[in-house]
Amino acid sequence: MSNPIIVFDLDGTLVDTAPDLIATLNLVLTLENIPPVPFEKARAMIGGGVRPLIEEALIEQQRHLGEAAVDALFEQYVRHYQEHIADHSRPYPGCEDVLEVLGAQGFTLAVCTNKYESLSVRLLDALDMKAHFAAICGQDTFPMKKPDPEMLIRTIQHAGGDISRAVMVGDSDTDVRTARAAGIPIIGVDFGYTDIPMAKLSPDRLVSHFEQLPALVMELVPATSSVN
Ligand SMILES: O=C(O)COP(=O)(O)O
Ligand SMILES: [Mg+2]
Repeated sequence: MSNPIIVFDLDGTLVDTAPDLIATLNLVLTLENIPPVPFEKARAMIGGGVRPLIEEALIEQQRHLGEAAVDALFEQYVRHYQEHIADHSRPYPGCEDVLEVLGAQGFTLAVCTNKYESLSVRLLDALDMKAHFAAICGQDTFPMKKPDPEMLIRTIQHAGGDISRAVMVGDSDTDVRTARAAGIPIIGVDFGYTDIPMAKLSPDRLVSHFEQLPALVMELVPATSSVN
């Protein structure tokens, strides 16, 4: 039987990436003479990947750009962001220690994010976190992205896990919907990026700090199966 698996969202769950994501957003907007989006507003727009972030920012600033202009912003965004991906982004407190503990307890760990796969790998590599994960899957890894449950199911398969012994950890409505649709329990973190408070999204368990995670994971997906 395969090891139980924990699938993590990335932005707002494992790593506090908002400072670099928003600095890049506001840099590319400013280059187009569009006013920057206030930090707190932009923070709640994170979760769908780069393009939705740019599109939401343009709506917020009431700018209607054609597709080619949005494409150009997108390209500028990715070019700058990949060079500044870990300037200020850091794992949440306790995250690295807990990943170590969970790995030692026999859990397979994976990442299922709406960030692009190459940016996700680059970020986790820059923060020296890549080795924890059996799979790092982004919005372009498969033909579908979250909240399509198939993305989560394929991430689990890719990591060699089993969906009947899996739990997801995420920060947003998208993560809760994805896990529910896949029939997988969801642990919500309350420190990430969401305009709806995580407690209101009724996850199976709610955590405010990584150190609470191992005990709650064990309630949902025990490390060793009692079934022979
Ligand atoms: O980068 C984003 O906007 C989304 O990333 P997440 O799925 O890891 O939250
Ligand atoms: Mg997230």
